[in-house]
Amino acid sequence: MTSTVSPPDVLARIVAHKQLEVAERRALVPPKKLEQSPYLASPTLSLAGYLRRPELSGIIAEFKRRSPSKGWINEFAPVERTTLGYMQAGASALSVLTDTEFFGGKNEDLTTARRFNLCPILRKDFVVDEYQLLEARSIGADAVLLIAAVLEPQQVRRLGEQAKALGLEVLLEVHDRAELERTLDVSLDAVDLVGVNNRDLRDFSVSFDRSLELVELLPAHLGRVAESGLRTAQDIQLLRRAGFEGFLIGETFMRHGRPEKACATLVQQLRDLEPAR
Ligand SMILES: O=C(O)c1ccccc1NCC(=O)[C@H](O)[C@H](O)COP(=O)(O)O
Repeated sequence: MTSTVSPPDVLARIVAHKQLEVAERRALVPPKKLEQSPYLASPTLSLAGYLRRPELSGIIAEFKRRSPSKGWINEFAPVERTTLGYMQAGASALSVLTDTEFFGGKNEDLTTARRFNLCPILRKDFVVDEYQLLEARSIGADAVLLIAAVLEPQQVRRLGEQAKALGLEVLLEVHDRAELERTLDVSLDAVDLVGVNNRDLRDFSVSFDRSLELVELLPAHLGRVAESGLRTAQDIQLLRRAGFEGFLIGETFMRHGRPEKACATLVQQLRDLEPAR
């Protein structure tokens, strides 16, 4: 059973559910068990590093079955064909939504993507507890998302340091200047990339102005990612010219019956638009 929620309380609902879920999972699969995963012994790949590779598109292609704002987007796309196709199309990295209740994903989706792809994989979920970091590492993730809107700056710092100690990179997601400044003030060393979410998770409105206004404020040594609402090669060109290196795209691909073909089309349009890259 999955939930659809109205914008004003979506984040609060997701976080409340996530805290219960984490408590249940910890009881079911204790950290000692997660530590036995073979992935803990394998090195991780750098998402920030892959986004800076000039021969790649900068696209982080997302596997996203449903969302609170759109409901079901693509219930039946197979993980292996879709993610392998994304990478063959020229994506730089993958993002896999593992939340079940609100996004219809699962941990096994990420592990399946891991088995089929040698590229950085972002575990897209709502981290509220350190258990989820070990869990992310144990299922084969290379990077995790920390959302400033749901975490205190000190929590971002603590979780970020713990993630890095596990070998995971940290993508900090912000929506506005206040979130960016108060969080980076205390957690600059605990973060590898900053993502500006063009979708305001409080009302679901999407505007590239959020990315364009904040890009100047993002520290140059951190990876810079524009998230949500990207549809065209022109969108990517605009955001790349503004200073972004990474472009997180979910719905535009997943809306298609064959998401990997939509990704290939967009990458080709981007190559036509930016032949000198
Ligand atoms: O997508 C949503 O409706 C959503 C609602 C509440 C919290 C998070 C949500 N999405 C997660 C994401 O950040 C996006 O999946 C990601 O940025 C890709 O966005 P898009 O290309 O617009 O699918």
